[in-house]
Amino acid sequence: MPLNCWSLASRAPRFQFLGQTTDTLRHRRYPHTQFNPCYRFMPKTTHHHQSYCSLHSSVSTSKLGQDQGRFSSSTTMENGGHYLRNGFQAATGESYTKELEVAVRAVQMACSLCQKVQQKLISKSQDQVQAKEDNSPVTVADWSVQAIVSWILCETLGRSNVSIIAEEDVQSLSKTRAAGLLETVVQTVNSCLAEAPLFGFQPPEAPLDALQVLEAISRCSSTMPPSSKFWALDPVDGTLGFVRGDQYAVALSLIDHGEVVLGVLGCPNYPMRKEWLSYHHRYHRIVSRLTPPAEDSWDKGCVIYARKGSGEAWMQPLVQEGKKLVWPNSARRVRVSAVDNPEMATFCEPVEKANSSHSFTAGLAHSVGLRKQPLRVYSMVKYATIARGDAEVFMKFARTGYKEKIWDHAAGVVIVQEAGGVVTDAGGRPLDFSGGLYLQGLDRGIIASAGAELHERIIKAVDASWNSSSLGEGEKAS
Ligand SMILES: Nc1ncnc2c1ncn2[C@@H]1O[C@H](COP(=O)(O)O)[C@@H](OP(=O)(O)O)[C@H]1O
Ligand SMILES: [Mg+2]
Repeated sequence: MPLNCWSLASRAPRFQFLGQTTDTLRHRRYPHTQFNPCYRFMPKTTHHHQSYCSLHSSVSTSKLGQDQGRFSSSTTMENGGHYLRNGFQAATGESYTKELEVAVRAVQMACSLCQKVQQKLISKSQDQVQAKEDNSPVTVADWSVQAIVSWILCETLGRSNVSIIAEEDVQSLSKTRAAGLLETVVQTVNSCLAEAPLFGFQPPEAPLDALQVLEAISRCSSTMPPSSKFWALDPVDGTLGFVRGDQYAVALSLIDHGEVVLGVLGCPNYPMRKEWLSYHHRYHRIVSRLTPPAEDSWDKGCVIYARKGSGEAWMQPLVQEGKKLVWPNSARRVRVSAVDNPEMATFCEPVEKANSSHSFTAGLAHSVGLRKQPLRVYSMVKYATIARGDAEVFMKFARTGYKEKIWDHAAGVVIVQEAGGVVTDAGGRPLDFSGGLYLQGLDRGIIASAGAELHERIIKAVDASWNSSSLGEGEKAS
């Protein structure tokens, strides 16, 4: 069981921030800079010091690459001074600094792994695609990413501080008949970990064996009740998009006492031109090949991330093969679109009508005045689309009885919110991540919008049409 951070709190020194104005300026101009001489170590008594606990305790167990001086204990002490300010919003805006950086680096690494596996899947055979019990395809990438992220988080933040809920379990992978598959996963994990220094991590001293890989995967339980602070991981969200060579995402978030405090979304196939989102990915793969990527290329793929309360969402290009991730890796800020005229707005939704009712959203779009064709995109890339300002609305209305899992939304929600957007259920309430595996008390569907006005219109339209539609009665997705 993960160690409860509160118990560490009493042992940890507590720090207070001095010089808020300077910090605000620094943070605006150099948002990724971690060291700030304006911070002083002072006793303080707010409960947000729990973030410090994990920062501090992780230092001793850190296996980050030696070149990552920012993770040394002295700079971590400085980081510890960042988060204590007035109230929750300011506090979260300044804390989880180390967790965020580790998470972004881990997701970059996972994206690199996924790209290689997807390339193989598309160019070779389908034998790396297995059927899960619910028949959704699960691949070597799902298990490998889960193993990698689990291993990295535990090694860098300290195993006792890390609790993870993630999608994949090891049952099918541990079966004797899956020996070949397990071997492939172990190989994939080890060849990815061999590149750990490129991402700022130290590789394991020896390649992981099958048991260690299974252990890393199964450490991420989706059945055990999570601790008060835990990571939610969808190793490959939009598996269908992934196996089809289309959009998918690696989604990692940190949830603390029911609040999503960090969100990181790796979108390896996000195209440089938003119009290409609506084509099958094969099309822009061909085009990308014609224009070879430059250094720090934005041609395709990105990692988007945000920290709750910061009012900022950031995007990095994917690290090019064989290149080193130099933090903050040409990150730039993303903002939601300023378009509030429905006629000019684009809404996106799942590709699969089994996952969201296309007919219901078409009716909503009509009544709200959204005139453009829906942008149908696999996975949480839809949240990235809103955060980047490439679309204005995302709607999902799953069939009655479907329980939305937290890892399918957590990262995207905080990113859209910090990029200036709004995300609620169809009743206008914030999504509730406080209940473990599933979103709690979700009212009908999920709506994310670039602006409050557009959002309000859609919610009104749902209210007006819900009862008169067949959706209120039974099956929603049709
Ligand atoms: N019947 C259903 N209704 C709604 N969502 C579903 C669903 N079955 C699966 N999903 C979720 O929808 C996700 C894919 O989202 P999208 O349809 O937007 O591409 C899946 O993630 P995975 O692919 O990670 O399993 C899965 O969690
Ligand atoms: Mg998913």
